[in-house]
Amino acid sequence: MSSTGGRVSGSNPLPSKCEPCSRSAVPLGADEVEGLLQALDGWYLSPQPQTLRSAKQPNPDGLKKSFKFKDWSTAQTFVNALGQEAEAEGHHPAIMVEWGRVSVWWWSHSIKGLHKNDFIMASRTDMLAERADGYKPLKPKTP
Ligand SMILES: C[C@H](O)[C@H](O)[C@H]1CNC2=NC(N)=NC(=O)C2=N1
Repeated sequence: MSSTGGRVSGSNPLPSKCEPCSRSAVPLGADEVEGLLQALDGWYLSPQPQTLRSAKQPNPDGLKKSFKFKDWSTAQTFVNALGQEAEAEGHHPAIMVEWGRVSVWWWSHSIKGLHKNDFIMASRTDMLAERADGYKPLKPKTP
């Protein structure tokens, strides 16, 4: 991708590409997670969907965001684009598709927690959505 990753604005702490993540990497701590969440728009920590939870493994919260689309077909096209980007990086989200809505969770299975790569991919997910046909961004809240 030619973009720089993260928000389009000036002080973006997120690089555009994932870093190598070994199984021995340590999940980000709560303070680091809070800091990186500030760099993202509309993403929040959320439990994994029930169907993905394992009785044998810890189930860390993921980074979650839902994206609205004008219909099923545009939602599906966005999911395909996201899937290709994920496969190219070797880092894969959980995705739920509904009519007009796609929900995305990022976390790092290998370290059973959150890694900087999850934040990088969350930011790239936003960029893909912004260019996707039929995407309906939420209107900014007015105070
Ligand atoms: C072997 C392969 O690269 C790993 O299993 C990758 C695949 N995709 C992945 N995706 C995510 N989100 N977390 C991982 O730990 C992960 N591991």
